[in-house]
Amino acid sequence: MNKSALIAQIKQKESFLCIGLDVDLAKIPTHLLEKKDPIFEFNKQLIDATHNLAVAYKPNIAFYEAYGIKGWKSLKKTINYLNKNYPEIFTIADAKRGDIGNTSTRYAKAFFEDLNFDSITVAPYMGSDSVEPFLAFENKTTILLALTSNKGGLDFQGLKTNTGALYKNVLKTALTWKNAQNLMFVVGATKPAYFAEIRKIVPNHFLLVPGVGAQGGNLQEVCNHGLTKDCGLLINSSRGIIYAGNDINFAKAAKKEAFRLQQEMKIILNENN
Ligand SMILES: O=C(O)c1cc(=O)[nH]c(=O)n1[C@@H]1O[C@H](COP(=O)(O)O)[C@@H](O)[C@H]1O
Repeated sequence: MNKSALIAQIKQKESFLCIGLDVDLAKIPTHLLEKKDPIFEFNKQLIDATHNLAVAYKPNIAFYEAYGIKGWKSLKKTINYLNKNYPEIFTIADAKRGDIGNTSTRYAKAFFEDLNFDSITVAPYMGSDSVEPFLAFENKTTILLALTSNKGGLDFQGLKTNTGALYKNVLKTALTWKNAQNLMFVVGATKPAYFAEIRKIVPNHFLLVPGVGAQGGNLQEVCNHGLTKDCGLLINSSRGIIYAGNDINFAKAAKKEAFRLQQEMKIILNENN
């Protein structure tokens, strides 16, 4: 999916919500455990209930890998279900990959070709030749970690260098890489004070912003300095939405929480116009 299709979807749905599908069998409603594929059943009901309110879904791959082959099958069924039934949705494989070029190409093939995700999260630590193999894929997006939401995110990302904090160097350097137009960046919602500075470096790129909901990030604070004329933000909430309810009506509870966020987003988008 290209950027203009994503922007059109944001306008149409008046939403820039991304729902994280971080499925933990210990947390899903117990009645689903009797199903043949509880993870897929959980995702399918969530997606059917919320697809009008969200523009993106982000399965975090760790939650599937943790269940071995069964988990990978549930992941494949989930992405196939999204692509077949809701092709307008932007899909993110939250895999945080990145390795020597030869290996990165195989990661890119796995997530862009075999699984057919629109995008993947990638770590910048190994530099240009570890990220450019992802960027080489046409119509696919590489979402580079810049300033992450966790407390330890600043351990390295905040290190001061002669040319500014390390995360700023990541942003500036990534813009010089081949096919940099295919980049988005991860910036945590828990660090709203950094958005103004970040927008000086990347005024137009989309930012994937996790950390609203369970991690306590605030939507309005992120938007104050994060929004661009095209919106430029995808705000992710995982646990805050998918575990909003824990019984037979879990999908309704998830929809209610997604709706609450979408309504806030609608007001923000209208004010931004
Ligand atoms: O790349 C990510 O999505 C990510 C980056 C980051 O800085 N912080 C962060 O929480 N995430 C992911 O975003 C999701 C947040 O989940 P919740 O805290 O449950 O909303 C998890 O899948 C995290 O792995």
